[in-house]
Amino acid sequence: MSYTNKRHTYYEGITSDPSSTFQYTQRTDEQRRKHVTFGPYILGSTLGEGEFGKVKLGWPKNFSNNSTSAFDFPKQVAVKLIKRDTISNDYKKEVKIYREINALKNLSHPNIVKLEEVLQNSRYIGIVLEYACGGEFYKYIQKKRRLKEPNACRLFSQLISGVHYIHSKGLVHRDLKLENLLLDKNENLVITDFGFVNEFCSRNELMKTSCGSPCYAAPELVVSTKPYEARKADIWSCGVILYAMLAGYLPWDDDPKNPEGSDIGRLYNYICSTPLKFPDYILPIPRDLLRRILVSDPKRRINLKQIEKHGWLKSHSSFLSITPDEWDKLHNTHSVFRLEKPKARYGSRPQSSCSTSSMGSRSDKRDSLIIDSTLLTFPAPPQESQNHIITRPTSIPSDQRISPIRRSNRHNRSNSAASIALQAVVNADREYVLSHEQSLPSAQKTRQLTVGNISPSLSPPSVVNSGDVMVESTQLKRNTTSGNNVTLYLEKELLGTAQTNKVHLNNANSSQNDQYNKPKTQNSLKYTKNFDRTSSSSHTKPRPTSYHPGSYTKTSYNSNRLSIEEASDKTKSTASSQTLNQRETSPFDSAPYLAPDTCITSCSSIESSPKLITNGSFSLAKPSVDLQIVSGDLIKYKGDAEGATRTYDEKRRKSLRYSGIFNDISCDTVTEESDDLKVPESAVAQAQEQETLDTTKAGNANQDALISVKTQVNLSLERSLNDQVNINLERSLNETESVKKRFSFFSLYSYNTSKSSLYSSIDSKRKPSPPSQRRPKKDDTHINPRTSSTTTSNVPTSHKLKSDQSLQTIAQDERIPELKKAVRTERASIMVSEVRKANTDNKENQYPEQSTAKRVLGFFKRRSMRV
Ligand SMILES: Nc1ncnc2c1ncn2[C@@H]1O[C@H](COP(=O)(O)OP(=O)(O)OP(=O)(O)O)[C@@H](O)[C@H]1O
Repeated sequence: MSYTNKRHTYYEGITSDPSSTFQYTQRTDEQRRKHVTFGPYILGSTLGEGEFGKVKLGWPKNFSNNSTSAFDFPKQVAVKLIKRDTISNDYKKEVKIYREINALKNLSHPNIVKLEEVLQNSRYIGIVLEYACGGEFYKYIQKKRRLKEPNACRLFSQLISGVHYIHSKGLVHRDLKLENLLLDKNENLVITDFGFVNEFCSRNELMKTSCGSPCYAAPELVVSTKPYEARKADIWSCGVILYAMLAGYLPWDDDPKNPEGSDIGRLYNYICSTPLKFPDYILPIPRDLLRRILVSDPKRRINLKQIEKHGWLKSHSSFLSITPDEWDKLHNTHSVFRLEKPKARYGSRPQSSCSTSSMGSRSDKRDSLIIDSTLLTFPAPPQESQNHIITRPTSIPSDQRISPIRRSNRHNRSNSAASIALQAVVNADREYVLSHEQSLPSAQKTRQLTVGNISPSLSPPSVVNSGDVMVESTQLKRNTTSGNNVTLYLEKELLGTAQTNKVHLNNANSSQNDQYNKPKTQNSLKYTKNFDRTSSSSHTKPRPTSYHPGSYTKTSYNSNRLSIEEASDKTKSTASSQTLNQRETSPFDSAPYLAPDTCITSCSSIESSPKLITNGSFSLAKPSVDLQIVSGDLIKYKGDAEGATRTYDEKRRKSLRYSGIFNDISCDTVTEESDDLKVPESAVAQAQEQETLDTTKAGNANQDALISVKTQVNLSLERSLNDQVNINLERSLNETESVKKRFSFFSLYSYNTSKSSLYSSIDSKRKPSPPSQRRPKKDDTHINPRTSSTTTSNVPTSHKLKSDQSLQTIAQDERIPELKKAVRTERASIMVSEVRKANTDNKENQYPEQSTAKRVLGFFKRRSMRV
């Protein structure tokens, strides 16, 4: 049923046409009304843009209704939307599309993009492909500047395996280049874009149409009008790709006279007269392989079997030894490993169909070729080599791809203590989530994801841009066909133009091979027409066709130039080129040059696609309350939490910290001093008695006696201070134990939401003591640290009583008022110094470590000690 509203105006002018087939999946659901759909798929963000239009992320719209488990994710696809209008008048484009569809239909290899189905309506053809979430391969190299040898070796093995498989099916790709390689979630290579694919037959495998991109095109395609050996052309392209992987830039890309490569004739001259050069960091064995691949004469060029046996790929020989037949068998037996079938989810979706005869014809679109969407997720290949990780999913379906960007943000596990501690946090959180999940009703479980298994979500696109594609979905019939009833278009139609599109070198001297020596022609630039895929103005997506090392800058455009090490290469290359043999120095060991694109538009990343809302998932974001603050509060109001280490020194340190905190606060806050600091009265009485005796014995004190008394006062003051603080500390530690039990592991992450978290306990302790517990002001003796004069006191009661008693006794002797004053001053100075010392220690000890990892470690340490 059609649904019209204002939104239709966003999509290319389709408005109130009641026959509009633009549909929404569930009109009752307000959110889902915003979905743009194409057949059984909801369309999300734009993944990229190609010659024919946009490629959109998609997922089945009926997924949420049928999902039954927490690990049931929507299968994401890439929907290549091709406007019928754009191809109806362009026969070549039409041919390309059907080549691609028919080729993909017959290919099932883990390193070749999988065709899910083809859908069409009156306006669009949608090629539904497996979603390669790892992004474009050239960006991957760009990010890494160049690949390390083991990684390059692994990926090149996958490329060779995929190309071998294509060739084994009697097809050639003819447009192998970095831009047509994608990555899956495990950073495995995925060959895509089969628009130039063609058949070859064993008796005459020569082809006559030059296609592909100049930088990757084999010399025989560029400089010769003769039919070429198509498979060898693919091998050449693989060599250029390997060079780019290892070097970080394309070969023959450093002509100083033609840095931009805008002069094609000059460029070809340069390429043909310049031998292949290598940067230092490419080691001899891969160099050897490259020298065998990038041979201008296709007859002398190494073939795929020889490549597979080359020493550099030895570590991947087991993977490379899987024959195409074995891949097919794996595919055929795949039903054994089948994941939940989309059929069940799609329910009553429109059936897929694709018409060859009705391309551009809206009336006749059903009586046509049907590309049935029965291809299944490909199984994992045999795990001979650990490096070929094309794993069958365990908990998450393989089609739920996670960007390598995200992967790069993953915590890098190491054996460091901090790593272990942080990992423990993650693990504990995961346990928590799992246990929490178990307690949830099953309905809630279905959408709950565990930490670390987060996947893009079903949530609708938040914003639908006006530039997005308007998609109609029609009721399409599903007809299954078994045969390949699409005729692959022959090369005839293209042959005529191809003949004129060959590039003829204008420098005969540069060539050492007569076969390829061509006279200079007036129309040498015509070759660009031949590569209209890359140069066509209709092709809106810029391509990184040049990675000239010298032009690498930090700008977005130049960031496509991968290399940074060419300076030394240039100087060294001259010498190294002298040593190349005749074959290597052949002018045809070169690839033509295409002017670099002026900008690179990055396609929409998965981050910008609809996000999964992980219901009940646990956030590992930094807690809103800092650990330092938490521990500081604990110390301040409830004693030190580090009570497990109860050595005397530790207690003393803590006692100093304790007193220091009081000192940090203004002197008035002494009124908040807890009763913990009160000294038992018996102790006070004893102290008083002792003081009285001492002072009585002193009689009419002389100066010596007074000094003696003063010393005693000081000593007793210090001793009682320490003892009392220790007693109080012990008591507060015991109390803290109970508080600490609430200091849950997870409370670190739930402060914002949990009322029962640490805040509540702390806040209750922050409240000032009730007035009944407050000491009368008249008993308070304040210390003014600046003047050391005794005004009020934050000294424990026992000290005050003792010292006051002594002083009173001494003060009775009117003959020594100055001594009395001296004693008081001394006492104050002792206290001040004590407090200052404690304050200093406290500052040092309270927040000794600043980094999050260290704080987490500290937390665990304390926790384990308590346990
Ligand atoms: N299966 C896929 N998974 C993820 N992204 C894809 C997929 N297919 C295509 N894309 C993205 O869409 C972009 C354009 O796709 P594609 O190259 O197939 O279109 P095209 O019309 O054939 O373009 P061209 O022929 O000029 O290369 C790709 O560069 C890539 O970023």
